[in-house]
Amino acid sequence: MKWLDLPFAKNAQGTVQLPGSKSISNRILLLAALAEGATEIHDLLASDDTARMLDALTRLGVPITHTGNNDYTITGGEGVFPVKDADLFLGNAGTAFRPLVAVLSLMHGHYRLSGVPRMHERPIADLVDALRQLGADIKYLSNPGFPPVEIKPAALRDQTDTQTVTVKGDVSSQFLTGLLMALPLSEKKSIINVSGTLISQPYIELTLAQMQHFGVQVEHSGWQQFIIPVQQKYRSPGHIFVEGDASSASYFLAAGAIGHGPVRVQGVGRDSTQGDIRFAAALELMGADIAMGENWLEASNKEKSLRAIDLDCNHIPDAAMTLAVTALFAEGTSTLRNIASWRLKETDRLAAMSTELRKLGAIVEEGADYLRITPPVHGLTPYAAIDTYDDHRMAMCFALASLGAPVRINDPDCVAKTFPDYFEKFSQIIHSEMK
Ligand SMILES: O=C(O)C1=C[C@@H](OP(=O)(O)O)[C@@H](O)[C@H](O)C1
Ligand SMILES: C=C(OP(=O)(O)O)C(=O)O
Repeated sequence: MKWLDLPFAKNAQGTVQLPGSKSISNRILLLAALAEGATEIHDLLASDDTARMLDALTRLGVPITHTGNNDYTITGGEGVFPVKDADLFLGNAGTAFRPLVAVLSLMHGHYRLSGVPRMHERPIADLVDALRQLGADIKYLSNPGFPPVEIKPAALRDQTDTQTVTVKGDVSSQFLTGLLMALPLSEKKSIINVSGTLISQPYIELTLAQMQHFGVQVEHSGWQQFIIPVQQKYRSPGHIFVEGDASSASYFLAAGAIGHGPVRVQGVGRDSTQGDIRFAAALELMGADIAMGENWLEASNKEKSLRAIDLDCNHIPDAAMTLAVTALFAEGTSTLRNIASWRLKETDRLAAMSTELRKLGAIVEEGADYLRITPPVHGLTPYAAIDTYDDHRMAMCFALASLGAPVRINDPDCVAKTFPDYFEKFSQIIHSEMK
């Protein structure tokens, strides 16, 4: 196994250009492929998750031209993919797997979708149940409720001129995202009812914002019902730029807060539609100084230490992992609540986080849907070897421990899922002498 030893770092300071947002990149790729007209996409994230989406769309016959570094032109098929029979491998990319299942169920084709073993443990039943209400023909190829799946051409139920579907919202918001992106393809009026409390709500706002860029409006008041008015089609906006990734920003902002800073991230700013920019507000609650501009965020901290927090993190499930490691540098016990969905992601993140934080000397209480973290009294345990469970965020957030003690990160290459050059960028802002 490979590992990376990070030496003890006294402070963090500098500026980082962020990679493109994973959530925006994969939404835009799919919408551009379904739209009328060609879309020039700039600053797309280059990572495993987007490579899986690009590969799937290519196999589906979508014309994609790589025009420059992170720039692509996609010629949309006006709601149709040319290839009607395909095997698609989607790695561990939830933002590719879930929306593609929804879209392909309405494509009158024959498709088989699979992923890495962990993807086959991540649930998809709520989405399949919703699509079956519309008449979709989807079969589980291994364990019921989980990928891999096979989609066959189906005579979709003709529910007059309005189709109504109910989807559960309390396991993953990506099921609702998939339905929202797929249903305009029918050109009927669609009503989506959400049962259970919708989690990870800002990702739905992000979906609606991207759909709007492609000309489709969704009506909703509150988060329990969404109405897609009749006869809307995706139309290319011409050019589109991908913002920097707000979840990736969290590691650098936390470094600025722990290691005094200032650390600035460029590529995402105060008006972003990405929910994870609210990580900055959480850092502020911990005592960090936050500054923001149109296209940048900055964190610094003149105080010696941070304050503990008690926060409902349902709106920032990914960046909340960064808070868990930041809590090691706070005075007192921090509680991160309402994060049950952590158990269903790249690994069981509640279990993994508890185990690895304990290696650094923290006292951790792992609840069904919360984590309570008390940092060690006399500093972090040096030379801990942190396991990363093939979870990019485990590797990225535990790099912050090097601001308290030397630390080893096992299997650091797992960051390729969303941020392949993370450790190069991290080393640029970390300094062993006070600056
Ligand atoms: O729609 C999206 O882009 C995402 C939604 C979230 O998942 P859940 O809705 O499963 O919490 C998030 O954790 C994931 O990284 C990206
Ligand atoms: C949960 C995540 O990924 P996915 O899009 O595969 O759900 C994540 O990036 O933290």
